[in-house]
Amino acid sequence: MVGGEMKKPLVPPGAGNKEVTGREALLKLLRWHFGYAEFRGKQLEAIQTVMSGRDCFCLMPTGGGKSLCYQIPALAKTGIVLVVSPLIALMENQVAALKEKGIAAEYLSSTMTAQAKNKVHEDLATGKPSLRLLYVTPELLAMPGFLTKLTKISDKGLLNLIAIDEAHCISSWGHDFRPSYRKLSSLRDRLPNVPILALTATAAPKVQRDVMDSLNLRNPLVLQSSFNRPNIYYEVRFKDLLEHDTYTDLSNLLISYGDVCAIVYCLERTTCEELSIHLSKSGISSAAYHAGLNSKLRTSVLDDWISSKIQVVVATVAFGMGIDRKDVRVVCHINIPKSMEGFYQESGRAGRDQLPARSILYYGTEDCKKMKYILSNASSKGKKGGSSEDRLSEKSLSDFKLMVEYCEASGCRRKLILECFGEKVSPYLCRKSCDACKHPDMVAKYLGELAIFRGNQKYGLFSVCMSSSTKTVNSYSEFGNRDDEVSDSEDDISDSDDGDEVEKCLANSKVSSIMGLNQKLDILQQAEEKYYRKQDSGKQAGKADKNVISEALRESIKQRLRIALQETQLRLNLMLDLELSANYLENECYRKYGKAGKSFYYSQVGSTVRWLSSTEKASDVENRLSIGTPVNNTCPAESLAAPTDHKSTKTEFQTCGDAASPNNAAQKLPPIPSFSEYVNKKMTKSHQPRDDVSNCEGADVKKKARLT
Ligand SMILES: Nc1ncnc2c1ncn2[C@@H]1O[C@H](COP(=O)(O)OP(=O)(O)OP(=O)(O)O)[C@@H](O)[C@H]1O
Ligand SMILES: [Mg+2]
Repeated sequence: MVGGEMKKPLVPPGAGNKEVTGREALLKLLRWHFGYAEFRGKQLEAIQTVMSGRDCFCLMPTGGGKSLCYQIPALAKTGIVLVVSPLIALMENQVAALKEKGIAAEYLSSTMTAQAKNKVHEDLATGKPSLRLLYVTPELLAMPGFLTKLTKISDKGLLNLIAIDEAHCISSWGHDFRPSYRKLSSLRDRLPNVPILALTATAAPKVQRDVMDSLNLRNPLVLQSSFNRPNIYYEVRFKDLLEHDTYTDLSNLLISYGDVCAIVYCLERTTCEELSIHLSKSGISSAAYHAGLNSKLRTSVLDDWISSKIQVVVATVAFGMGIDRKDVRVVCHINIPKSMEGFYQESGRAGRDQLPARSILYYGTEDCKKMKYILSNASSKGKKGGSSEDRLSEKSLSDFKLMVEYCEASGCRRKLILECFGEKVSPYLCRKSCDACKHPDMVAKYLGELAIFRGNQKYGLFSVCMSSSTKTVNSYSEFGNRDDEVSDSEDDISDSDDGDEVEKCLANSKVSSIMGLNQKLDILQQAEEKYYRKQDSGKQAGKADKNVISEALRESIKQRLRIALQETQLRLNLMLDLELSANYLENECYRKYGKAGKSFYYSQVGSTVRWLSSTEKASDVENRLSIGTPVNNTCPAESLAAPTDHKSTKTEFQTCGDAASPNNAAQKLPPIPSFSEYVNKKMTKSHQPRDDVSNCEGADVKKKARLT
């Protein structure tokens, strides 16, 4: 038996071991295994729908009880339920809880020992598994061998259901897009007879449609509960008008609530650190949590918080899905979030026990400008419109505008949230459970003061956000729409890597035109040094190299290049085979830097994207790609998978235009500008030469100097 020791029989006494679909029998299972008296909301409907073989799309608020919608079917019928989940931490928690209840559940992930994995695979290979619930990552599902196993089980009629948890991750319109979820689109074709249950707490109609289309759901029953969270009180505090600074205001507030459990969300990692220190000094037990901490530290913060050793976690959005502490009384946003969807999810982590809880958002003019700046620059130039990146950028800005409206509205905040998700709201719904309904005069007074404050500063309401900030944006923020954030393995995909993140920021954003050159170079330098520190410490600890480039990462990069090529195609009026061209360019990067590791590979991808976005002649692009696209339509680099001559050991962050293959050199390829060349070109244009980065050799020497 794979699923751990059984504490009680799988079926309640008298139920027999046959399929149960009637209300009473299902209720018996609920009481027997979970100890709950009744089904909540639309749980029963969802369960009966999927058990009848029909697809179902289940939209329930955070903490609404979505998990039971696939856990009960797993207990009601012989065979297994496959659950796709985006985070290993999430799978671990659920499997541990199920095992404790004596339910045969397992997960498969890279964090398990080979022995534990084999045990699960052996069980599956029997074609008649003893498991009831198997949790997997989307990456694993995409592997042909695994799908073959599932097909065998399905052919025997023993794969009862595929549940896609956090299904919004499949949509690039959503706030939490995970490229790896895209791979789930093929499930329907591969396992046509298995019903699919998609579950999410994301309420945006556009995302919902995208989820259903992407998963090829067949005539699904759409079950949507109200997204109202009646036990959460919503409040906005205006940073510009506070008597004290924000940190002091927050610590006073938390102290006034007593020793409560709280999450404080910040945009930047440095803010997490600073604020956590401030709170600790004020006598509030707290710790910072963000993707810049190593996973051991993050796990220990999470454990301490779950076990109430600390009360407050000060975190970036890396503290996300799967955080299952029910008695969170306060969720505070110290900076304005980038979208209502994100805000709803994050604030929704309060009061999962249905008891009164609070959402507090600190709203400030500077934050607003900064977020607007980040969002405007996180995508392409957006001048021409039409490309998918432009559309994403426009969407980000309109999503953010809703968030600003939430902060600057004088009407009910609850109503505004729910209307954003397309719900019709009665004026009596709130019952004074937001500051605007409870203290309308005070909120109106603050808004008046805010207008005066901005008037003094020559700002208008909202338009303040539309004026551009000249401030440098700290690239260590995790405001993340993760379409740029490549999930590179089946590991916890909230993990990210400082060096990588910096490069991604530089490669993907157009911050370059505004951010100071020195600052950019400093960031590159930091990333490079961090890379070497990591290499060293990795070697010392004898650990596996986390810098390895996985297939999943390569796929994400191809996607990234496809988008860039599409934009180039539009801009230069070209006809390209996007798929083939992206494959070729990716292969070129991989061939060159595959062995050197992720950091250099990212850097090369960044150079390629920059080249694509700055190349002015269509013939340059055509030349480059026609050289790379042989007549037989296979990508030449595929036959050159492993580089033998590794110039990449030069280890600079840029390529020196000596790129690709001897072939390329012979045919005088237009060179890909290195980062320094790119910077240099800009500088020449603005008549500000800089000696130290003016050529590759210079950068190389600089690097060597740093390493000695
Ligand atoms: N019928 C029920 N009666 C009482 N409690 C329930 C019932 N169904 C679920 N719960 C409890 O509600 C809590 C939230 O459930 P669950 O984690 O499944 O929510 P969720 O909808 O998946 O939320 P999220 O979107 O945050 O993942 C859990 O503690 C769960 O045990
Ligand atoms: Mg859930």
